[in-house]
Amino acid sequence: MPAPAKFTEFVDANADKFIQRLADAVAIPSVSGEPNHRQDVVKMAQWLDGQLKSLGVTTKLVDLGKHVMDGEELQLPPAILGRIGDDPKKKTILIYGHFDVQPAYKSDGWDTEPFKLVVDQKTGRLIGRGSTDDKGPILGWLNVLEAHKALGLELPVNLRFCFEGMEESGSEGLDDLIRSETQKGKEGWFAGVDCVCISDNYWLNDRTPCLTYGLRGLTYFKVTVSGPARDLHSGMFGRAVHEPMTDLIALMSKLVTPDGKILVPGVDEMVAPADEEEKKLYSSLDYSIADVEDAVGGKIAISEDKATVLMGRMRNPSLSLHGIEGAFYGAGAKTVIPAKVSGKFSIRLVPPQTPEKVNPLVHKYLESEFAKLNSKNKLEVECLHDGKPWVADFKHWNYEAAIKATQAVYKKQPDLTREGGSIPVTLTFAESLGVNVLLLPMGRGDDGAHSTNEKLDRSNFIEGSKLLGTYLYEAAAIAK
Ligand SMILES: C[C@H](N)C(=O)N[C@@H](Cc1c[nH]cn1)C(=O)O
Ligand SMILES: [Zn+2]
Ligand SMILES: [Zn+2]
Repeated sequence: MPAPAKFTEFVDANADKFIQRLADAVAIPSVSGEPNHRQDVVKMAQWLDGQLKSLGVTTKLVDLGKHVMDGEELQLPPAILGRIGDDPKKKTILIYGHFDVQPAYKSDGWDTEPFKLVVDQKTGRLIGRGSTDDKGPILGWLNVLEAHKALGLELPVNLRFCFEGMEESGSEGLDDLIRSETQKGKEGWFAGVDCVCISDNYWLNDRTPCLTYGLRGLTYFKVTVSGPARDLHSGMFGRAVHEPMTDLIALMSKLVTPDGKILVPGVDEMVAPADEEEKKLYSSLDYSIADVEDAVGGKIAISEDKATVLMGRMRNPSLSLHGIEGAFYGAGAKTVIPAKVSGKFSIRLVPPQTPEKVNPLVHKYLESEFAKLNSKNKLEVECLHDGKPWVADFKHWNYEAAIKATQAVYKKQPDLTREGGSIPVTLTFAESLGVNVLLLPMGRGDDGAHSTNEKLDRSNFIEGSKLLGTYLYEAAAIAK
């Protein structure tokens, strides 16, 4: 059942209004990973709640309790649960999204203010933090609701919503909420859900839409080396004491090779290598080495072989070094020996890896490598957050509906991909609700999620809103 023409016409006619709503959302700096922005995440929850209510959605804000971040106890932002439609003859689809964003500073290298949406008239880019990850896609669902309300059109399915404000910081509290709602059975918020749809990832390139049936898991570590009671003068104490930064760099250099091999014993080995048949799956995707190099802005692909690059991103684990807290990083040439430094790194996990299996290997390895340094400094290893990988059955009607919707809107066959990023709650939905989960991305591979100058193309926002609406019609029309 295709979406009615008046729905898609409404989306086109209201594009500028929808972009203004995206600008309003981007203007709230809802950074979950920075304690000083916690109130902004709450403000964003309230703003989104107001929008949903005005579009006819019944909502409840759920208190997720408290957590500790950087040694500070903080109130978690509320999750938003929403519902519209209760027709037993219709399917019920649960929509998930997150309204928090990654940190962003103009000084990181942004060309414009990160929390002011800039509409580049020449390129059609909507530039601002959260435009593609994940405020644009969340607003895509609001656009669908608004079109139906304004046109007096009945939604083809019942909808349930679950929006959170902590996805970029480990989705704290959300698993417990989903489990407790599921345990309530028929009284629970997710009762009767037939499938889940998440729009929170990206096409492989800038031209071919995709549907995504897998996500990598993640385990994030903080390794702290400390020794002196205070920062030291390197002229007075260099070569006289064990230096925390020297120890930390030695440890960090033993985690991964420049070509991506993970050096923590047992981690890479957990994953069986791909056979020729599996490699062909990757070779057949619409992707080239130029796509990855264009997306990152440098000729730095890890291999000239497309399948190797794609498998590195989708079906193999990876270890990335993210930063060092406590190190001198300013301009000038300060001759300091930092007293305490913390290295941050994470490992993206794929089946059959889980944090439970991988984390003990990381702890054991770092401790044994630190012992080899014969340093008198102190080592502390913490896992800050983790989540399991997820893979779905893409032969399900949920995917069939999304394929039909993509063909209708983009006149193209979508690629079937696995995503290199992580959305920890996906597996919880799949397991707790026992239903199929689909990832239906809105943005392109070069959007720069988590990076400087994050953008969503205007056409992806507008056609993507049509795609989300059309998917609901196609899902309604398919027999379960
Ligand atoms: C794919 C999704 N849009 C995303 O960006 N997820 C984050 C989740 C995360 C976990 N720790 C910090 N962020 C990601 O994959 O990095
Ligand atoms: Zn993200
Ligand atoms: Zn996201």
